[in-house]
Amino acid sequence: MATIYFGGVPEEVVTREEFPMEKARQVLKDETIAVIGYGVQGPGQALNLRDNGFRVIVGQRKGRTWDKAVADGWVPGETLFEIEEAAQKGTIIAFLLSDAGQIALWPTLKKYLTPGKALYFSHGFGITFSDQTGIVPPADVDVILVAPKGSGTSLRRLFLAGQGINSSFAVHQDATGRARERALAMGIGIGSGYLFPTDFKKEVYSDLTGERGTLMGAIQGIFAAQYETLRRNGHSPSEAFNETVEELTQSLMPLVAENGMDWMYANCSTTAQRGALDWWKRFKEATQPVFDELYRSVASGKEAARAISANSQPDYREKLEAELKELRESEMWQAGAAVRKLRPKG
Ligand SMILES: NC(=O)c1ccc[n+]([C@@H]2O[C@H](COP(=O)([O-])OP(=O)(O)OC[C@H]3O[C@@H](n4cnc5c(N)ncnc54)[C@H](O)[C@@H]3O)[C@@H](O)[C@H]2O)c1
Ligand SMILES: CC(C)(O)[C@@H](O)C(=O)O
Ligand SMILES: [Mg+2]
Ligand SMILES: [Mg+2]
Repeated sequence: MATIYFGGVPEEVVTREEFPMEKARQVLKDETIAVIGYGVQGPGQALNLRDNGFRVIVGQRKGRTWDKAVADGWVPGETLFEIEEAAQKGTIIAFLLSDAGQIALWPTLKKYLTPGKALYFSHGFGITFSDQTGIVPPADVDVILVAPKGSGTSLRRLFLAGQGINSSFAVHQDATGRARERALAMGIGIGSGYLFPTDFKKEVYSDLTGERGTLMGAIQGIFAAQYETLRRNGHSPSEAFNETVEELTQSLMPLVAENGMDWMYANCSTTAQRGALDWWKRFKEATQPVFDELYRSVASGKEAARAISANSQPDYREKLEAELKELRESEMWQAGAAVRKLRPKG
């Protein structure tokens, strides 16, 4: 572990230098990693592991996603199997079904968790909310987690670009004495940047807060509110969209990613600086109670209950599609589609 200071606070993290790919391969040299589920994280992790030289098989039910796995080069009967067969063959079982799917499949999967195997998650959901999910692994298997802090799509794209996504890691149960090194080897194998320690509960609490908050929920809410204010005051869709979304994603956020918010501020006009420095605290005050309420809702298990009940319904995909359609067809995101087409191509 390397001690790195984050904003003055020391943390023990694991870097690629400390735990190189060669070491990860050595730790997992006798293992077969069965990636169960080929949705978003499944392909990203399975393909990165395969390309990094690990023994990987995919378990997926037949259908559209099975065909996607075949198109990605997984070979039926050799590296692609029905879920139960893959679970039986795997020594590390990467449980990468949707969180609701994990509940449905658990009674089947647990039969294949024989002593010494590792059950691997990319989310603390199933274990932390075990009173709602029923997921309680047997005592003689390792239970480990590596949670990439980004989409499976980005995990793969950044891997192909020679970069990586940071991930958290955790051990819930160490039956073999090897749980930690298995988790770290998986983390390096899937192409993580640096790995920071967490536990299953902290992982799921922070993850659910983040995606409901600044990563997805809050950002869309703030975009929609500003867009509406501009439109109500007579601004065109083009002006409202550029001033709300396009400039942020195309111009300013890349500067924040590169060198931080202060540097982005420093590279705008003094007029913008004055206004932003005055107003950010107002927005913080206005939203702090909402974030606190969100965290309480996560910690009480209410968000998990809602996700489980909504996503376990047989028609959840149709309902989801209707809600996504509403977003897609809103004037703001229709304006966005037009703006994206006009982006200069170089
Ligand atoms: N999506 C991401 O980028 C992301 C990022 C970090 C962590 N995670 C975590 O990784 C895990 C996998 O998430 P995901 O978004 O890749 O999942 P997903 O929603 O894409 O589903 C994965 C697979 O599960 C299958 N599935 C769903 N229900 C099933 C059932 N009842 N029986 C059999 N198969 C079923 C689907 O066909 C799909 O192939 C989750 O724990 C999630 O929280 C996801
Ligand atoms: C990619 C996210 C939002 O970080 C992940 O947590 C998810 O659930 O898909
Ligand atoms: Mg999440
Ligand atoms: Mg996340």
